[in-house]
Amino acid sequence: MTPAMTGSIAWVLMVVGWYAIRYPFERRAKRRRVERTRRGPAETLRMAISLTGLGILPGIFVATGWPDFARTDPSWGRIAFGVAAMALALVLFRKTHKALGKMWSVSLDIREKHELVTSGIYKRLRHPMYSAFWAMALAQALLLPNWIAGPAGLVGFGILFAARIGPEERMMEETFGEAYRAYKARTARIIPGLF
Ligand SMILES: C[S@@+](CC[C@H](N)C(=O)[O-])C[C@H]1O[C@@H](n2cnc3c(N)ncnc32)[C@H](O)[C@@H]1O
Repeated sequence: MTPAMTGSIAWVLMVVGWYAIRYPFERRAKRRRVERTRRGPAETLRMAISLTGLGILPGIFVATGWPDFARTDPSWGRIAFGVAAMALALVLFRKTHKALGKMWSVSLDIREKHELVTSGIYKRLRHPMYSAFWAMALAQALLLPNWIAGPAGLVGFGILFAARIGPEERMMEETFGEAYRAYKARTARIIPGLF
């Protein structure tokens, strides 16, 4: 098997793993009433852009080979780094879902009896699920042998991240007040001690 083929297969496994982790939380979340939300046209657009970069474009490439002119020939070393980033992404993704539990939401919602989670993976980082998405987007860039479909995840998720983090933190501050401000002061966003 070539590195290019291995990379594409690993990407498919990453998407399957990602959905398997998320599915039970998605089902459970439907049963809890949303009390406050920041959903709207801007959030829908952000999510569509991210889905295009992380799912639609790479999915089309893996299924059809398009865009053919942008194909690359990755080394085994690059694929190995991609698999390491993929493993990190899935471990982080699982930990964040477990920690958020009933408070999980795909978008910006405050559910009934919503509590602020500040322990476990949320102790030093306030957006560890977004750290997982960055690792996933990096894995995609390394694994997919295509210079459009590969980096599309970094661009798509980067746009969602940059545009969502402000509204999300404002929503959390409006809901949890001083407790969130204190939490924000002692945590980093996505990389412990750095950013
Ligand atoms: C897609 S999740 C992303 C969570 C977080 N930004 C992260 O990267 O880990 C968004 C939802 O998580 C909830 N949320 C975010 N941080 C939280 C926290 N520390 N405690 C409880 N709920 C949180 C918000 O209500 C929001 O609807």
